[in-house]
Amino acid sequence: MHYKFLASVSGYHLQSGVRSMAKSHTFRYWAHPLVILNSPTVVRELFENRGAIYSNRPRLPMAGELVGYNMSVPLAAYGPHHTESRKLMQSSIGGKRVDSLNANFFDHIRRHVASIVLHASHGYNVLSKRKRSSCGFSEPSHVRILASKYSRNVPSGRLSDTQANGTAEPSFTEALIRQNPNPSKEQDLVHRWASVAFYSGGADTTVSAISSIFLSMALFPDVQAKVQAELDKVVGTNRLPSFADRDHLPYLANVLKEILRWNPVAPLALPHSSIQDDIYNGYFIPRGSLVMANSWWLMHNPQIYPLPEKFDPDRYDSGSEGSEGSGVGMNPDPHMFAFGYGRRICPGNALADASLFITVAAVLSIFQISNPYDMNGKQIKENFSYTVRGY
Ligand code: HEM
Repeated sequence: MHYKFLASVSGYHLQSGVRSMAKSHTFRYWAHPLVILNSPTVVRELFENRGAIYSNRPRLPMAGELVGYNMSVPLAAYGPHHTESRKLMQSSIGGKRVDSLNANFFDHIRRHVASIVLHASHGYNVLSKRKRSSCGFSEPSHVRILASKYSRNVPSGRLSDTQANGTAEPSFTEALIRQNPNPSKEQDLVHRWASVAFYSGGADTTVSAISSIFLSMALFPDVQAKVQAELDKVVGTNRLPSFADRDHLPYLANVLKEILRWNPVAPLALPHSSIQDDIYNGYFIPRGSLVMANSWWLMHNPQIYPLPEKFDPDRYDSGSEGSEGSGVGMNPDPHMFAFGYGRRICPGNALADASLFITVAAVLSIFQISNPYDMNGKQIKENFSYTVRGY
């Protein structure tokens, strides 16, 4: 029996799926063949329908073995440790919503995100415990070191003390200790790494998306004005928006979708790897291949999102006639691509969505974000700026 072999990366054509990668020479002898998926149908068939084969992660010696994150949820090999850690995370944050908005969030996007993530994972309140001026805590490196030290040493350490005192705030880790105060060695490992996953998975990704919000609002003042008009109508001007307003802000929902699509946080998601030889559509995909979904292309393919470079939140209101061969309708909700795929799909997507919603709703209720460049491209201010809106 003859199978087609996949060609080197240089041989593939961005616009179609695996099939178009069959070109000159094979990489049968490569240690880790690289397969890039450019079609929603192929992504679904491999990562969802054949999820038992394509849900492993490749070995990443720097992040995994040297930095020590090989047991963390994003990097863990597909197997019981990974599955148990995800189950724990999902049961805790599947429908979780960020329920408070810290009024100081604009001090620093990183500090804001760290405060959301560390509060949800460990009940740690970043903003109330340190003053920026006194210890420079808002510096990303400080947040990062704290997060890594804190989340790896808890559950067993400090949180148990605060629990014993009755002062621990409710959090993912606090619930784990309460429900299972004497875990086995294996359970303890799962608990620790699931706790770490909040920060390792949630920090930079959410920071990146919030930075894109600032960028897009500064670049597209018409969109900003439309969101603000909707907020003023629904929320009024005497209070901050809350999650109760969310369903009444459809234009803002579209803006958030467009941010995820237009400037994707993870253009190639994270690499999946296969645990056995497979044949797909006549192509032989050897065990151990790195299989990556080209999420950037899936969200910039003009057959799926017409005029893909245009920041156009209204596109999600326009009908959804299936485009030929793409396997999805026109302008589908980009959540289906932005948060990854199949058994490795982002378990923090509900928390991320909630964080983005409350941040952008609050920022735009109070502030006007402006571009440092004028219409002629001349720099008129040092940086993006936000000024309090006049009503
Ligand atoms: C805008 C924000 C976010 C985006 C765009 C995002 C996107 C992604 C993507 C593309 C993946 C890879 C999925 C795959 O391999 O197919 C991923 C994995 C992951 N994300 Fe997120 N994420 C965000 C926020 C978060 C948050 C807030 C958390 C935690 C609370 C989180 C935790 C994780 C974890 C633990 C994984 C690894 C899952 C696994 O390997 O099984 N993410 N995310």
